[in-house]
This record gives sequence, C-alpha cells and structure tokens, in this order.
Amino acid sequence: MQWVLTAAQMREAEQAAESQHGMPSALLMENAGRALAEVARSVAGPQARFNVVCGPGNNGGDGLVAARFLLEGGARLSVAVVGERGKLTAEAQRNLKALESAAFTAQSLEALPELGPGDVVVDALFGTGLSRAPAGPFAEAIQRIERWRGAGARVVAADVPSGLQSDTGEPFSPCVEADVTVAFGLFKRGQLLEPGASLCGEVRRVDIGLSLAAARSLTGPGVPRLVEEADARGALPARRADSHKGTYGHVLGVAGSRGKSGAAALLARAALRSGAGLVSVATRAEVLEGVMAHAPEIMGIPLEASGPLGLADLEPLLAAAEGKDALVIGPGIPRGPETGQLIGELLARVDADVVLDADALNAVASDLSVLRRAKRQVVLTPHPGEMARLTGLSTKDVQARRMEVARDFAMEHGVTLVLKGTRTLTVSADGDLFINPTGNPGMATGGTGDVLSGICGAFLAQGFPVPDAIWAAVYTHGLAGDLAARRSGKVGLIAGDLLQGLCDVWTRWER
Ligand SMILES: NC(=O)C1=CN([C@@H]2O[C@H](COP(=O)(O)OP(=O)(O)OC[C@H]3O[C@@H](n4cnc5c(N)ncnc54)[C@H](O)[C@@H]3O)[C@@H](O)[C@H]2O)[C@H](O)CC1
Ligand SMILES: [K+]
Repeated sequence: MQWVLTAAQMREAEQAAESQHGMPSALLMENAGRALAEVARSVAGPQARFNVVCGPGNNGGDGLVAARFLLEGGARLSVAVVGERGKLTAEAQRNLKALESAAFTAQSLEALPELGPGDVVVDALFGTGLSRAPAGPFAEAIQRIERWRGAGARVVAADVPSGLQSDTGEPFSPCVEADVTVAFGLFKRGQLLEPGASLCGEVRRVDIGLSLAAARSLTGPGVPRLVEEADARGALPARRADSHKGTYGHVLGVAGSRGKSGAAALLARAALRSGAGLVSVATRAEVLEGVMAHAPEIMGIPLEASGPLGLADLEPLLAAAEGKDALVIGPGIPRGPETGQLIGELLARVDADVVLDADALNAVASDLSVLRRAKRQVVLTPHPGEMARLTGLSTKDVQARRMEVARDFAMEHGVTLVLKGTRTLTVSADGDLFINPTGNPGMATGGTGDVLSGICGAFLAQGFPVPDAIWAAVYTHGLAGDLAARRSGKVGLIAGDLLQGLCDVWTRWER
C-alpha cells in the first residue's frame, strides 16, 4: 500500500522528517533532484538535448539539482529559471549557485533551444505549492513546454505537472501534460484522480528519504492508500491441499430477468472463476433455463412469483439463502415498488454477507435505513450515476468530490462502498479509503459491473474479511480487464473476456 497525501500533509511530512527524523529538506531536495535526473536520462534518446525549466520554489530547486546531475553526467543541457531570481526560495537559490559556474549559466526562457524527438524537457516550474492559475512568464513557459512536446520531446514533470492542482487533480489553464511524472516520496491525490492522472502520464514514485515514520505520523484512517499488486495478491491466500468445494463457500446470486439473464450468468461465472466453491442463482422461473445454459456449474433456484421482485419472493429467498455464505443481489433484477422492502427484510434476516449492485442499489435508495439493520456485512458497488441516486447529489457533484462523498456515505451507513469509475475507490465503514490503480477504458462496456459483483461475492464467501476482500476484488477485476485487453484490445473488450482475464490473474499469482 502507498499513502496518498495532500500538499499540506506533504509539507508536514517534510517538516516532521526534518524536525523528528534528522532529514534536512536540502537532503530531500538533493535526493529528489538526483532521481529526477535519472528518470530524465531514462526517457532520453541518444544525443538528447535537455531543457530544464525551473520555477521560483522548491519544485524549481528540484529542477536545479537535476540539472547539476545531468551536467555532471555530460548531458547537452540548457536551464531557465522563470520569474525574478530574487524570489527564489533559499533552497532553490543555493542550488542555482551550486549549478552555475564559469562553465555554465542559467538562461532566460526565450534563450532555450527548440527541441525535437528524443529530447527531454524537465518541468520543474511548480509542484505542490501551486496556488493559482499560472500567468505571465509562467504561462508562457508552460506553453513552450507544450510546444516542445508537440515537436516530439518527452516531458518529465517534477512531482506534479505544472498547472495541475495536486490536491484535486484539476488542472488550471494552461497546464503541462507530462509523459512521466516523478512522485517524490509519497503519492499526491492529484496524481491519481482524473484528469490529473492522465496529465501525469506514467507516475514513477521515488524514495527520497522522507522517512515513512514521518509520513505515517501524518496518516490516520482518513488518508487514502493506493492498492498495489502485492497487497491484492496477499489478501487472497492460496488454496490448501486438504480442501473441498465446501471450503470455498457458497454464493447465492439474486439476479436476472426476462432479457437480462446474461447479467445473472456473468455474476455467477465470475464468482466461479474467482474461487467460490458453489454458486447458485435465484431468478424468475422463466429465465432460469437461460441462466443455467451459460454454465453447467451454476445451480438454479426458480422464483415462482411473477413480475418485479417483491415480498412474495421473501420466503423463497430466505429458504434459498439457507447455508449460503454470501449473497449478490441486483444484476438484471426486475425492480418494482416492493423490491427495496424485500431487500431490507433479507438484510435483516439472512446470515450471510450481502453485495448490493445495479438495481438493488436503486431499490434501497428510497430507504437507506435498511442498511443499518443488516445482520452481516453489506457491500454496495455503485457507479457514479447510482451513487448520485443513493445520495441525492448530481453525478457531476459525485465525481467532483469522489473521496469525500464515498467516505461520508460508507461511514454514515456502516457499509463497505465501492465507487466505480477511473481509479475506483473502496471505502470501509470506518472511513478507510483505498484507491485502485488497475483497469482500463475498455471496461466501460455492459456487464463488467456484474462481473465485479460476482468477484466480491466469491471473495466474501471464501471468508476474506471486508474491506480487504473488496479492495482486492476491485484490484483483481481491473487486472483481469488489463490482461484481457492485451488479447482483445480496449475497443474489442467485452465483459465475458474478464472471465478468461481472471484465469490470467490466477496463473500470474499462483506461479
Ligand atoms: N515535500 C517534500 O517531501 C519535498 C518537496 N519538494 C519539492 O517542493 C515542491 C513544493 O515546493 P514549494 O516551494 O512549496 O512550491 P512550488 O515549488 O510548487 O511553487 C513555487 C512557489 O510559487 C508560488 N506560486 C504558486 N502558484 C503560483 C503561480 N500560479 N504563479 C506564480 N507563483 C506561484 C508559491 O509561492 C509557491 O511556493 C514539491 O512539489 C517538490 O517538488 C522538495 O524539493 C523535495 C521533497
Ligand atoms: K512540476
């Protein structure tokens, strides 16, 4: 896991590193600048030119340190310091002095040479200290960086692409678009939240001696963490030799309706491909055959009532839930006026963890108090539109404050919440936030949500605890999509491909 901090928390970490852990900021900057130079060299073509563009603060200082290392390494280097030199921070001043000598002086922005393919721009104008839209010479500097990028040069951003707000991921205009962003010490929110994540390009986190103790001293439950592959893999212990199908739990899917039997099948097959020992599907009798036709491994429970799911289905579903370890309710269900009440009764009386997805979310939106009456764990997996209905906010508001909206809801209702989207968020009932790095735009296709709900159900049925089971399911789902897209392409990817993608995950992790 990697902590994801705000700019203020970053500054506190830096001060704590200095005051409590004997790490002077000059040394942090030296380490940052050296790492920045190494990344710049790693993306440079042969005979590359390097233009280092520095701003007035410590981000600029990082750039000046990087310039010194590039110069010492024999690079063809030009450096510009933008803004009045008198305004440079002490650290930046010191590094400008260290860089300049008889053999080398920093120039004005205009004096920097044009760049082309294979050349490199180091963007060290602004980092976490950006407080307003870049203007005047700073805006010109960004526009020149963008022009060099258009001419084929690679852009390496120090800490944050200049112009990007590091707490929100929202860019000012103009804003640098980087090919690689070197994250110093710990991740910042803006590097992981769209559109910031896209503007960063590839984010490479580098250790700079910002002692984790210092960072940890800042981080309480509310500080988000980025899930890494080792975390997801570690959350899912390997299979034991002496196990049998009962060991891996029984998932009951309450899903499907006329014309939507596929949703139930995707849920069920995903649960099977995610290690559940047994999977049953309870659905309207007239679609049961259709669901079962998708996989002989699925067991079927016909719901004899007709029309939308309602209280007439309560007794049959309570019976169906006997002996089950996890329920997944929602994909493709026929929702009606009593569906929310039915789900409330099931939550209160069923001795199994419950995942609510798709129309089950819309069904409970009118009376969220049912969530607090649940006997076991409840997991909700809304996409932004469903989250809007759950909260009464607009989808735009949900997307503008994803972390806050998700955390408030999870803590208020005591549930584990998955807010889907680019960088899906998982939030525990205690407010712990987990950011997911896997997945790709090819997964924006019908049915991928059904697959995710099946994976969540399978992990819960195997006894993995929340929230680990859920952020691991989200990670696995996205990784399955990434591995499947290698075969299908992002455009060609369909939800069913994720099932093979899941197999690719297991063969990758069981090695
Ligand atoms: N935290 C760490 O562990 C480390 C941080 N380092 C680097 O320091 C920057 C943050 O530096 P800071 O001096 O706070 O601010 P910036 O360099 O990002 O910004 C420069 C300065 O410019 C002023 N300013 C803000 N917005 C504008 C604007 N639109 N126009 C003009 N001037 C503006 C404001 O006063 C800022 O202070 C961090 O990103 C790291 O790169 C350390 O070097 C390494 C360890
Ligand atoms: K920068």
